[in-house]
Amino acid sequence: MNQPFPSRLPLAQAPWGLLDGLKPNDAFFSSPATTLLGRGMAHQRQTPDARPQTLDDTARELFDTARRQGHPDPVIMGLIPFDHADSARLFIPSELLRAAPDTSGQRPTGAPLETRARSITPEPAPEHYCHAVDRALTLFDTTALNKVVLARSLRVQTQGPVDALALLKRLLSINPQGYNFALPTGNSESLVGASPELLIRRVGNSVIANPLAGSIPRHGDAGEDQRRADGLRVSDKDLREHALVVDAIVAALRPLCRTLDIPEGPEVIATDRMWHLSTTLEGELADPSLTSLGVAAALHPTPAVCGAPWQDAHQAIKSLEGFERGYFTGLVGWCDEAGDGEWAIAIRCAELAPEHVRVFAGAGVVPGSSPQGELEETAAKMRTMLDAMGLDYEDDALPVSDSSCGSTNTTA
Ligand SMILES: C=C(O[C@@H]1C=C(C(=O)O)C=C[C@H]1O)C(=O)O
Repeated sequence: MNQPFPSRLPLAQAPWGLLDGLKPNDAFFSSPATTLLGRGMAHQRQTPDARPQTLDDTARELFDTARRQGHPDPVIMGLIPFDHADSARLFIPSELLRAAPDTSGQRPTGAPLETRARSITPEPAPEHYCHAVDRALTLFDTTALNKVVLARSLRVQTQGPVDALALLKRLLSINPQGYNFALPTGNSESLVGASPELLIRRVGNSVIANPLAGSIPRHGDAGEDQRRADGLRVSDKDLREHALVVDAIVAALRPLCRTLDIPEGPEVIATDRMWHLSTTLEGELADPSLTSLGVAAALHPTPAVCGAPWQDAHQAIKSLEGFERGYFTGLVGWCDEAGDGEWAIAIRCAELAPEHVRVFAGAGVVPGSSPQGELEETAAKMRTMLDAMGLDYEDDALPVSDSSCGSTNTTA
């Protein structure tokens, strides 16, 4: 699963050793297989939309331009939005440093941050989120919809900017096995996160996808924590939710692959705050010229972040969610000229701006979901970023009179 990439670039000694050189406009991406620090931007493109053809054309044009201008080993890094109609940001760093996976078992030390918040505003309000889940539940009876992922966010007005470097170090120390990233999004803003989910890794002909879906928050008491993991493993609702995602990814990958290994059932994996059902799919590409970006674009967005069927879910998100996701639930990653690369799902992340940060989380709604359950799940998912920033905030325990949470379905 964590097969390292063949090294074409200078290797630093430890993955997090690269972090010390991080500057405001640099791009950082680390996975269990590689760590990249892109310094400066030699070439960048803000695409008109994020359709597969647009991404492919832009990548080709970027590589051509970089080569023509004498770049010795161009690698694209970038951010792809959730919505195909929105703009992606692809760039080739002037200089790229790469570190091999850490084999020492050591963790980087990341001191706790003490972010000071002037205000924390949920967008949408928790009770509106619960109403949206209620309304999604009614759509299962009246439309073709089988699953929809509904998200919410917290807008935190901060006293001064959050230090992206300190935050990344903290995330790496909490989440050394995940996909940690900090990528500039323009206007002195960045997207920083610690995603547990790999959409696709391509190394030569081999591709690996690791969808997650079906989740439960972890618990401070070890016995209860284990009971939750054991419950998730056999939860009919979560297994159905997971199967929908695996089936969609298999359907999209099969035509692209010569072989595809599909495990019989999911495993349970842990992050700092969540248990997730997880499946690792491994295949061999039929067409070796298909790049990691091309495969990612063919799969995105999966029902892990959108729903099923795709069109009904997309429409439900647009009408129920009430905010623009931007890069949240999009993709972050990289692709080199040989087509190798990795694209992780942009979740467990925050937008960092000079005076505010915005934290996001979503949860899959399927028949059998409850508004309160999804509210708690999204609150627990947001804790990864809130904890890392040192922000104390809970909004998952609403007084019953203030919310639709805990109530049965209302009409749409
Ligand atoms: C949308 C998020 O997570 C996604 C939804 C999951 C679920 O509903 O079980 C699990 C992992 C992710 O695919 C998020 O973390 O914000």
